Amino acid sequence: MKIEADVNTQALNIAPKAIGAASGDTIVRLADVRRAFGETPAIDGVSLSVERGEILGIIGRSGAGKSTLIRCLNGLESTDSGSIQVEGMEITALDERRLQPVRRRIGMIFQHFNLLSAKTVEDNIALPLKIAGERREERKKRVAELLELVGLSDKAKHYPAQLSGGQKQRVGIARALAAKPSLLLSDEATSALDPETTQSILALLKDINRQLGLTILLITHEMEVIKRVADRVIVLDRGRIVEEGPVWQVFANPKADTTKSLLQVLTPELPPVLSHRLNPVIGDHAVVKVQLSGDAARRPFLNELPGVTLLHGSMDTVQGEPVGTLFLSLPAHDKATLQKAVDYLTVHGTQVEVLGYVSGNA
Ligand SMILES: Nc1ncnc2c1ncn2[C@@H]1O[C@H](COP(=O)(O)OP(=O)(O)OP(=O)(O)O)[C@@H](O)[C@H]1O
Repeated sequence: MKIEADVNTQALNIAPKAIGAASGDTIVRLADVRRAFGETPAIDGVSLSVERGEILGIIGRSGAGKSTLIRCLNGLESTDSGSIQVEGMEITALDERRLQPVRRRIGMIFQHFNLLSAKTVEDNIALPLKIAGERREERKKRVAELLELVGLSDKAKHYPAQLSGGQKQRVGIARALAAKPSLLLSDEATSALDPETTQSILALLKDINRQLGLTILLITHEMEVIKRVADRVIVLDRGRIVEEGPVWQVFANPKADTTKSLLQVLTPELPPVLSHRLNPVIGDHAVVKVQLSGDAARRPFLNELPGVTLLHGSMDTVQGEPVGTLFLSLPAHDKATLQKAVDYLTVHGTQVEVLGYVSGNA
């Protein structure tokens, strides 16, 4: 479902004045944060920043330290050392009372929605406003705006049990935005949803980011989620950052083993029917894996390779940039011609790997 882009950004007034003296446009800054549980370092020297208006994705396998990082960020977990600043305010030394206003600046959405089952949709959304002491009329007005934003105006009087998973998450998003946060933390918010619903929730998050300029920190274990919405990605492994960068660049050229392995589900592989036939000894054809992205993927190149056959592969668009992996067959009886083709591909900015050779037709 496409989310309509007709949000009244003035009325919603997301991200008003900050609580501290934020440095530049950095909403969150972590410097060398450490947190261990016994001998286990859950967070092992993490430094990162979240810039205003961006969608930063943090990805890692189970146990990488994602939940601990989120809990440290909103003060639910203490740190052993390091600094955490939210809108310029150091939060690691704050007591519970002084953490409250900081937490109000951070809206959260969860995998299992965390809605109150005995309250209606509108009462769930109004709850943070009630806690903040907003007047009834103000609450009503804002809840109506938020319901419209998430496309649930007709469900105001429904109870969570009467909603689908995607609708529940929309309520979760509306509630998270109620107190006008400067940062939305999304903790595996689509992990319990089917692929289609996941897409609609991610589209909603992207729309909210674009239209309201809301900063989003998105925790996930799925590269697909990162691909769809994030501007920048940080890969976490055993409490450490092993890779970070603009999403399309990390997709085009992953360096860390963890990133490569997380990307595997999205990367085409040579079908077994072909890989079983590969021989290390030179044969009639070389089977070549070509990874290309950005400008290299925009130029015509197949026509420059005599006798080339496209065997398998796919091209995708990540953040508007072409990124893909192709498997080609190149004539190999003449070693010099093959080398010339490989050199040509390399010079044209693709990553080329000769996987092996086949006899007869590939
Ligand atoms: N309260 C705790 N007591 C002991 N160990 C903990 C505690 N919380 C986390 N850990 C350990 O810290 C490490 C990081 O855990 P964390 O839950 O932050 O990872 P995660 O990336 O969120 O994993 P998942 O995706 O499975 O939720 C793990 O080794 C975990 O066992």
